[in-house]
Amino acid sequence: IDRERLAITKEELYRMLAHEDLRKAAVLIFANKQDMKGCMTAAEISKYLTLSSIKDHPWHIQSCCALTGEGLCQGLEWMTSRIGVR
Ligand SMILES: Nc1nc2c(ncn2[C@@H]2O[C@H](COP(=O)(O)OP(=O)(O)OP(=O)(O)O)[C@@H](O)[C@H]2O)c(=O)[nH]1
Repeated sequence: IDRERLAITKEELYRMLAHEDLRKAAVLIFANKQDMKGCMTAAEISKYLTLSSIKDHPWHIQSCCALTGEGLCQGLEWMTSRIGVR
């Protein structure tokens, strides 16, 4: 996530979560480009987006690198593990 765009990302995230149609949605956030020097870690992104304040949706943040595929399976595994939970 671009640092400059993180504020917009945050706004959009909470706008989406407030939408009635997404009442039962689980939220999976990929912290991509973890191979890049100076990238924000998943913990930093999580803190900025105040994910711990999200109580009405299950959420998960997964660090990943789309170029190598690292972390992608773990993220999707979390999502598939949610199926049938609600
Ligand atoms: N180093 C690195 N580059 C990546 C990774 N994921 C995507 N990219 C590169 O980032 C560029 C933008 O990718 P897009 O698929 O256009 O993504 P986007 O969301 O439209 O744009 P960005 O917000 O800039 O990522 C491409 O050149 C990708 O190859 C990653 O995990 N590591």
